[in-house]
Amino acid sequence: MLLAIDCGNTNTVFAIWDGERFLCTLRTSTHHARTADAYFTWFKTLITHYGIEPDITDVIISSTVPRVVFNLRVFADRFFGCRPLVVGKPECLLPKPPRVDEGTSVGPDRLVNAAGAFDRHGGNKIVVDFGTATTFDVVDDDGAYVGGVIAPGVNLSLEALHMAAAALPHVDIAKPQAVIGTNTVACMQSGVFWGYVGLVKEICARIKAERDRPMQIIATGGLAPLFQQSEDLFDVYEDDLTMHGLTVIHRYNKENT
Ligand SMILES: Nc1ncnc2c1ncn2[C@@H]1O[C@H](COP(=O)(O)OP(=O)(O)O)[C@@H](O)[C@H]1O
Ligand SMILES: CC(C)(COP(=O)(O)O)[C@@H](O)C(=O)NCCC(=O)O
Ligand SMILES: [K+]
Repeated sequence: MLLAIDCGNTNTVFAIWDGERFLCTLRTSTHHARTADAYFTWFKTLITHYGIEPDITDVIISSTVPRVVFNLRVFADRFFGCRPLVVGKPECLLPKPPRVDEGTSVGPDRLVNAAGAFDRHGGNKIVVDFGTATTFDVVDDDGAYVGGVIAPGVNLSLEALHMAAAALPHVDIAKPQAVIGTNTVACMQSGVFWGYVGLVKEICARIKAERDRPMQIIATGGLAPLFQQSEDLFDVYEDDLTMHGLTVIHRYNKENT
């Protein structure tokens, strides 16, 4: 069985794949100082709680935080006796290499999203991933990642207002009732929510114009449903797209090494 680990700048998600379906998905906050033993204690407690006794033979990791990979490698080695595949490292093959500027390193989560989207839906896709940052990943007709857009994340934008302006409180994102806010919180939510609706529409329209072809838009990440329910921004929403991409890359490596 495969343990797929998607480590973002805010949260790290573990999912166990039995070859046909995910048996469970576990989420913890990302901390580079968390040790292999701490990961295992947490992992073991939760799988016991869910009554799962997985036989983990393989581990694949995508991490946007390079420092956490060391402890995750030790975790895989010590508790499952395996050397993990780490997306972005030379020994981890990709179904299609990215076509980007020489010497640039693409976020592994974006390569994984491209692989997952192409496997499920084919080429000419835009993946919008609502994480710490909001990324737009452009997938060519052959499945290659060909670039995209990085915008500040929804919560990061709200947090930036709070951090920089003395009178602005910490606010959680929500869809405001109206565009014109009549209190500070409503004004902030409106700026970020409707600003984001505009950002997503404009960036997707410009990507399509630049590519000069129709492209499906696939959304993923925790905050995607908030936007999906109110505006017709995306064609598809899939919360497990990154995890699916990890299984695709793992399978590709099994078949080609
Ligand atoms: N279901 C959700 N509802 C509200 N906020 C969420 C949800 N899921 C994630 N978030 C928030 O969205 C931001 C990005 O989280 P996440 O998608 O886990 O990012 P990353 O992949 O970069 O670690 C964080 O601020 C997190 O607290
Ligand atoms: C853009 C990101 C910070 C998004 O990370 P996340 O929000 O998922 O934590 C990450 O993909 C990254 O560090 N990228 C490297 C630069 C690039 O993709 O071009
Ligand atoms: K992201």
